[in-house]
Amino acid sequence: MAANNSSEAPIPPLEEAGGEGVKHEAEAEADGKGKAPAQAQAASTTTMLHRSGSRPQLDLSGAAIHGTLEDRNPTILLPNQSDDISHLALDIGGSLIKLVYFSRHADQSTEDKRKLSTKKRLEIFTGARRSYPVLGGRLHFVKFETGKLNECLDFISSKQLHRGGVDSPSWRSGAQPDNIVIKATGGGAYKYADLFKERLGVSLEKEDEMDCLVAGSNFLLKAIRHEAFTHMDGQKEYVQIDQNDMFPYLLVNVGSGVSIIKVDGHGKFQRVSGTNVGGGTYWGLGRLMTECKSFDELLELSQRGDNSTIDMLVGDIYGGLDYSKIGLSASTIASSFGKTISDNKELSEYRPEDISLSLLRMISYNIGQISYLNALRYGLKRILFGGFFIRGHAYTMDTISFAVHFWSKGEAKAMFLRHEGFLGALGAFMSYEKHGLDDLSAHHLVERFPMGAPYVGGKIHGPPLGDLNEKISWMEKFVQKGIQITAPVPMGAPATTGMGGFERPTSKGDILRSDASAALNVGVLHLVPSLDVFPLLEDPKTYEPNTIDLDHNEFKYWFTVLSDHLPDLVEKAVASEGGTDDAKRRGDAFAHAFSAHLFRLMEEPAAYGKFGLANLLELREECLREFQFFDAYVSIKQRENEASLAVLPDLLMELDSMDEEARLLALIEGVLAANIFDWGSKACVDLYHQGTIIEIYRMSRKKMQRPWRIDDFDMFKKRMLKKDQPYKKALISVDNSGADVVLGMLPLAREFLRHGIEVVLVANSLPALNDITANELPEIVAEAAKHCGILRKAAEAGGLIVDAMAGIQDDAKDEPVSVPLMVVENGCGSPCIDFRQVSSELAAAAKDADLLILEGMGRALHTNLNARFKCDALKLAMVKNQRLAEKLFNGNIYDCICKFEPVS
Ligand SMILES: Nc1ncnc2c1ncn2[C@@H]1O[C@H](COP(=O)(O)OP(=O)(O)O)[C@@H](O)[C@H]1O
Ligand SMILES: CC(C)(COP(=O)(O)O)[C@@H](O)C(=O)NCCC(=O)O
Ligand SMILES: [Mn+2]
Repeated sequence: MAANNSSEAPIPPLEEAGGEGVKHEAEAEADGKGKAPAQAQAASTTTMLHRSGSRPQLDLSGAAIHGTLEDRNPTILLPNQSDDISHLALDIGGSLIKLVYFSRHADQSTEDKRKLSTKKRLEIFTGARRSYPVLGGRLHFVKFETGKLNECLDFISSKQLHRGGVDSPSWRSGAQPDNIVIKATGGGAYKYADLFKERLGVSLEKEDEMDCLVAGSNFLLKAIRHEAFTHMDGQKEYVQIDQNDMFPYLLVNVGSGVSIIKVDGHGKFQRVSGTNVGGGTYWGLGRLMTECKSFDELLELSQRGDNSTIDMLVGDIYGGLDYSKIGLSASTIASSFGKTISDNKELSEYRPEDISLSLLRMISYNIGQISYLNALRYGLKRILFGGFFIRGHAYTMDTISFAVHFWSKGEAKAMFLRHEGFLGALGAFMSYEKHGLDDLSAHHLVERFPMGAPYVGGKIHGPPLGDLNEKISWMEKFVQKGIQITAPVPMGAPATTGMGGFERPTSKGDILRSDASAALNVGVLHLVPSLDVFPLLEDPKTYEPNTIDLDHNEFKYWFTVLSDHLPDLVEKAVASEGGTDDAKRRGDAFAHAFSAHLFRLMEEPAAYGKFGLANLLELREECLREFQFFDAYVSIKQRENEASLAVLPDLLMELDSMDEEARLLALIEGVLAANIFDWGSKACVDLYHQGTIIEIYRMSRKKMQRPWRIDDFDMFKKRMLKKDQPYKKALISVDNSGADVVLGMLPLAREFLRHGIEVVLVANSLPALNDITANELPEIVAEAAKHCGILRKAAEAGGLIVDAMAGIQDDAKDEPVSVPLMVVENGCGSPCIDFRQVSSELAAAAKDADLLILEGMGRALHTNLNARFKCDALKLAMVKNQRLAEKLFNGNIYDCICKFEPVS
C-alpha cells in the first residue's frame, strides 16, 4: 500500500478508510438475534414510489438575471426558490455515508442586448429556466466512513450545506432558519437523527432506502449517457441503455449487505431477495484475518495475492486434472478456503495477500451467482450492480461478470454503474419536490472532472479543497516534491479469466487507485436545463460526434500533442491575466492539473466515461476556467480582429467586382484560406512567426488550388444558385477569430444575405483557443457593417445592431428591408461541437433552417465529419495537421475540405 504520508497531508484525508475505530453498527442492528438477516428478507409486494414533499425545493422557474443588462457576471435569481432550501441529501449506510449536494452557480453568462433580441425573435420563452444558457447548478458526490460521522458533520457545516450552501442568502445574512429538514435514507437516518439535530440543528426526513436505490438508479440510466458499463476480462465497455427499453432489470446493490431488487418501472419495483454476505463481510472478515487498517488496503493486498494457497481447486481434488465432463478446469475453485483444512497451518502462516484474494473471490463470485439465480427466477437478462463494495475494482467486477456469464451460459449480462454507491443518496435527493431533476434528460447534464482534491501515488491527501487558493497551494506542494499527481480513478486490469473455468488472474494491477468519490472518478454533474438536442440531427440515437475513436493509441498521440502545447498555452493564459504573480501561480497549477488528467487518461482512456477527442479538448478549456483563466487568447483575438477588419473593405470591393459564380468560388476559397488561423495547431503557430496576418492570409489564398482534397464545390454552387429553389435560412457555424471570421465567414454570410437568405451565425458560448465567441461577434459585425450596407441592414433587421449609424455612407439606402442576420451561441466552450447538447437558442434557430455550414477542423473534421443532418450540410475546413490529413483523407497538411451533403 502506498503510504499515506502525513507530512504531505497535515489535514486528515477525507477517505482514509478503516482504522481501529471503524464500526459497523447498522449492520449489527440489522442482524439482531433470532431474526433472519435483514438483507435476506424479501418484500412480497410491489412498491410504488411515494415522494414525500413537505417543503419547497430548488425551484428554477422564473429565474431571472439580477442586475443591469450591461453587467458582465450578473447574479441569477431564482425567485421561486425559498431561502431555506436544502441542497443536500444523505444516505447513511452501515459502512459509508454518501452525500449528494447541489451547488448553485452562476457561470459566465451575460444577458446582453443581442441575447434578448434573439430570444424575442426566436420566441424563446423568456423568464423560464430554459432561457438561460448556463443556469448554474451542480451535483456533487462525496462519501465518508460511517465510523467517522464527525468528519461528515464538519464537512456539511464548513460548507453550510444544510443551510443551502455558503452562497445562500440565509447564510450570508447569518439567519438561522429554525426548521431545516434534510432528506436522508439508510439506517443511519434513524440512528443518527438526534446527532444531526444536536450538531447541525437539522431534522432528517427519512426516505425509504429501496425507493431511493431504485429512483437513483433509474435517474442515472435515464440521464447520464455513459453510466452503465460491462466489465469482462479487464475490458470496460459502456452500454447505452435505450430509455424506452430500460425495464425490467435486476438491481443488485452491494453495500455492507446485498439487496436484490427487480425493477419494472419508475417507482415500480420489488425487493426479491438479498444476501447477508456482502461488502461488510469482505471488509469485516478481511480486517480480522489480515489486520488491514482500511478497506482499500485490503483490496490492494488482494492484487498481489495467490488464492491457490488457500482455496481448494478442482485440480487439487482431481490430481491436477480438469473435471472436463462438467466443464470445470483444474484451476476452478472447488471450495473457497478449502485448502486450509488439511494444511495444518496457523492463520499467521498464510500471506494476507492470499487471504484477501480468496475472500474477494468467494464473496464476489457468490454475489454474482445469487444474482444470476434471481435473474433466472424472473426471466431477466440485465443485472445492474451498484454499491460501494464494487468500488470500480476491475477484479471484483470481472469476478461478478464471470459468475453471471458462466452460470447463465452467456444469456444474462452483468453491468456496473459509474455512480455505484451513490444510488441511495441520489434517490433521496430526487425525493425533494421541485428540484427539477425529473425533467432532466441526458442532454441537460454535463459531467466535469475538476481537481477536487490532490492525489499522490493514487491516494487522496487532504479533504476536498475549499477554494482556488487551497487548490493552488496543494498543486504547488506536490510540484515542489516532484511527485506525479494523478487523478484517481479505478484502474483497469488485464484479462482475469481463462477458458472453461475460473482461472487465477494473470495480473490484478499494481496500484489500486484511490476512488476519491469526492472528486475525479465520479465527476461533478452540471445541470444545464437550457441545453437541447440539435433538432436537425438526422438520428440523435446513432449520432456520434467524434470522427476518430480515442482509443489507447490515438490517446497516446494526443497526449504528446497536448503536453507539448502546454507551456505555450500557459504562457498565453498567464499573459491574458496581466502576467501577475497570482496569474503565474494559477498557470503552474493549471498545467499540473491538466497533466494529471492526461496521465490518468493515458492509463485508462475510459476512466471518465466514454471519452472522445471533443471531451478531451473541452477538458483542457474547462481546466483553464477552473483556474480562472477565462480567455487565454484574448489579446491575440483582438489584434487579429483589428488587422482583418482593416482590410475587409478592400476585400469586399474586390468580391463585388466579380460575377456571381466567380464570387461564390472566391468566397469559399476565402473561407478555406482563412481557416489557417488556428492557434491550436502547432504547424500554424510556427507559420505565424513568418509573416503578418495579412501576408499569411494572402499566401494561403494563393495556394488554394482545386480540386481540393474533398471538393464538392460544383455541386454546392449548383444547388446554391438554383433560382427556383433558393435556400431560406442558413445556420453558419463559425470558428476562429481574426481573418477566419472577418475575411472568410462574414463575406460568405453577406453573400447569403444578398441572395435573400436569412443568416444565423453560430458561435461558441465560451472561449476555446482563439475561437470567436457569440459575445464578441456582434461587435465585429457592427464594425464590418460600417463599410457594408448589406451587413448593416441585415444586422439591424436581426436586432444585432441598432440604427445608430445615421450619416454613415449607405450603399443600400434604397434596398428593400433586409432578411435578418443574427448571432446565436452554441452552448459550447470547446473547439468541437457535440450536437446532442446545444443551447436552446441554437435549437430554436435551427427549426426552419435548410442549410447548415460547419467550419473548421474541430467542428467539421474532428467532430461531425460523418454526422448526418435533416437539412443540407456544407463542411468546410483546412486540415492543419499532417497526421489527421493522412488518417482521414489520405492527404497532406493544408489540404482543404469542401464537403457538401444535400438531403435529397
Ligand atoms: N473506504 C471504504 N471504507 C469502508 N468500506 C468501503 C470503502 N470503500 C468501499 N467499501 C465497501 O463498500 C461497502 C459499503 O458499501 P455502501 O454501498 O456504502 O453500503 P452501506 O450503505 O451499507 O454503507 C463496505 O462494506 C465495503 O465493502
Ligand atoms: C484544436 C483544433 C481542433 C482547432 O482547429 P479549428 O477548429 O480551429 O480548425 C486544432 O487546432 C487541432 O487539432 N490542434 C491540435 C493538433 C496540432 O497541433 O496540429
Ligand atoms: Mn478554432
